[in-house]
Amino acid sequence: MNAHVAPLSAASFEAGPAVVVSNLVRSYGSRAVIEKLNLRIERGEFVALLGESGCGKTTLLRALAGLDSIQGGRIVAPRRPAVVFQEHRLLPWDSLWRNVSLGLRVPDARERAAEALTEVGLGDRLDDWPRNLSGGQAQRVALARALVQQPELLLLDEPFAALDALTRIRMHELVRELVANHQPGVLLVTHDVDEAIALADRILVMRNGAIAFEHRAGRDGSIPISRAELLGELGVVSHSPN
Ligand SMILES: Nc1ncnc2c1ncn2[C@@H]1O[C@H](COP(=O)(O)OP(=O)(O)OP(=O)(O)O)[C@@H](O)[C@H]1O
Repeated sequence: MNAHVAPLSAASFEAGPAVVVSNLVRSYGSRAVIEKLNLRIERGEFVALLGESGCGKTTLLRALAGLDSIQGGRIVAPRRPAVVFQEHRLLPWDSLWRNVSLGLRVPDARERAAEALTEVGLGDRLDDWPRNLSGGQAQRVALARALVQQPELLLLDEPFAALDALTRIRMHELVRELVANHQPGVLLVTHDVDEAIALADRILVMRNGAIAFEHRAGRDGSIPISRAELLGELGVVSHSPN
């Protein structure tokens, strides 16, 4: 357990960093929500960020996405990280392929959108409309829209929180596959400890605007901490043996 995130030296991620954050400070007025936070995510690495409500997870994600200004420190990130939020944010007046290809400046935008929609299992719905989709399907389109840009950094802000348990499990499988294929660095903000354990190469626990704990997967790919221990770090007392 570390009180501070140090730069990675892992040989398993050789493509270079997807994002490097040094001494980040983010304040609202005079109140600092993030203070001197350091973080490095490698391309192909899946990092989950846990922390109690209000500790600054979304604030960090928004800063990495370049959506908000920062008051100190440095973020070295791709110019256009892809972001998927809890709500799908599809444009209701555009077909699915147009939603997916939004912002793509290429002549074969429809083909690229078709490939991305096929990857998420919706290759037969190109000309359909967002209003005809279930919650899970809409989130799959949001993922396709993010990945069509071939991002080096993928930021996921509780993208599965509003889905039912079965759909969430299916989405976990899909996301794992998509990340393996595209190899972006991923930061997943989640409240779901099981989701973090299932998906992440590394779990960070945020507290008071900084990274309080860090857990990295071992050689077998699993995170060497129990659910109960992780809940303990989050300040939740668990009565379950696991
Ligand atoms: N636009 C804003 N203006 C002022 N304060 C804000 C603003 N956005 C967030 N905050 C404050 O910053 C702190 C961190 O908020 P943030 O949304 O990052 O937390 P979080 O960890 O993502 O919470 P949750 O898990 O509940 O989504 C909170 O105290 C919140 O009230």
